[in-house]
Amino acid sequence: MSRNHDLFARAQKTIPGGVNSPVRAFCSVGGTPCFIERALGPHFWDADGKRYIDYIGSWGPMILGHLDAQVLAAVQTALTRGFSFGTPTEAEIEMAEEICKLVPSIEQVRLVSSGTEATMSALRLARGFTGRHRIIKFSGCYHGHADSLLIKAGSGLLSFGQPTSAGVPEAIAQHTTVLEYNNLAQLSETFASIGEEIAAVIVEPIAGNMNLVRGTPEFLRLLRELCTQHGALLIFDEVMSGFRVALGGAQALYGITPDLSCLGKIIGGGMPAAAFGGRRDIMAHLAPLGAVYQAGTLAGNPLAVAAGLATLKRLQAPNFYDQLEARTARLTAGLTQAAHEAGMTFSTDHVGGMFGLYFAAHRPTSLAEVSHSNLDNFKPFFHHMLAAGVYFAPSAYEAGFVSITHDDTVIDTTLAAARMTFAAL
Ligand SMILES: Cc1ncc(COP(=O)(O)O)c(CN[C@@H](CN)CCC(=O)O)c1O
Repeated sequence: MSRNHDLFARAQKTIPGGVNSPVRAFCSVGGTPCFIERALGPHFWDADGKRYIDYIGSWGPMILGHLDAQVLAAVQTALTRGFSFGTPTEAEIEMAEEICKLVPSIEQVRLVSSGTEATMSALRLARGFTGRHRIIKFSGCYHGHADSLLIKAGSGLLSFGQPTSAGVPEAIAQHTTVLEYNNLAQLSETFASIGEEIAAVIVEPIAGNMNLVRGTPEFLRLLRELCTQHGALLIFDEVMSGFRVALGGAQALYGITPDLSCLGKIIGGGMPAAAFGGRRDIMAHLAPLGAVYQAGTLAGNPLAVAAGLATLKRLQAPNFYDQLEARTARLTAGLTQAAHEAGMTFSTDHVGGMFGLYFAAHRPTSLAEVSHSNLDNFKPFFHHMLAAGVYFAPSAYEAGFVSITHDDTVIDTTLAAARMTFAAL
């Protein structure tokens, strides 16, 4: 029996489902999850010593590939000074200055330890700033697991077919309105009827938790206009798209300025760090300045900040995103060609270093369209590729991620495996 299998059996004795985050359990694709022991560049190795080309990259953070030398050195240096102080540090100022420089809509920023904390805090801030309770989110978007947001959410909830979590009191859920992503008419109607009640709209401008689904420019522009018109705040959840699709995130690509933005994943370089920030007049309502409380023992942790800062510096290298996009384009074009040569109905999309794979003729524009794709093909596709040493996200409702270390050889190895897989499906 494999060590993965033994470890999974052992893990389930003391950890619910054997995992510390549900999507890792392979529930929607079946089989035994891989217990990864080490990683380097575009690869990681499981407990049985099998090497995989990694296309989840820790669900986004590992844009430089695993164990980037400069990020490692930065963390090692920080480590010699201590793990955590619970006091302000100069490095946190440098991190805040870098984020404000790279994302101009962020005039002030607060560091936290996870994307969930970032979005939860941004919502509380929006409610405190506006004095309103209602929030708007979109079906298929996932913003972490704060109660107000676990309603018709994406990512793991979709993988389990439970888009709304148990345990969320109706008293809280009643303040969340869920609309269809990219549905302009529904959005206009909703604002026309309850616009003055809305504290904030939170949206993934490029969604990555129902597979990759782009917000249309018209949708995001209408969101901006309606929020401004009705005094609601526009929150861009760029935990995944931030620094992933472009140096300035999706807001730079679309030229749309949100009132608040949430960041995570890449800004921690693989360590626990996330952030929320935006207009100075809004951030002034945060404790200790204002009445909206938010806090965190390890917020701005020196090791996480060292990893994040070193990562952000590397992303500013000339042509970084051109190179990253070229790698992702080579992958998605090659997968599409391999699928079509095998007579499969298949399409892809990519933005910067994130991509979507769909067993459908065309790219989806909503959760409903993703759900109507041929999800039955995904499971055998996933397992054939896994057996061939290619690790895609274990769910048809997740985006994939390419790092700068996924060079032509790595991509072409992936495509060779894909040709055999599509022929076998
Ligand atoms: C747009 C967006 N916003 C917020 C979050 C929550 O971030 P975390 O609390 O997991 O750090 C996420 C987390 N993404 C998932 C991947 N689909 C994390 C993986 C997991 O849940 O294990 C996100 O994608």
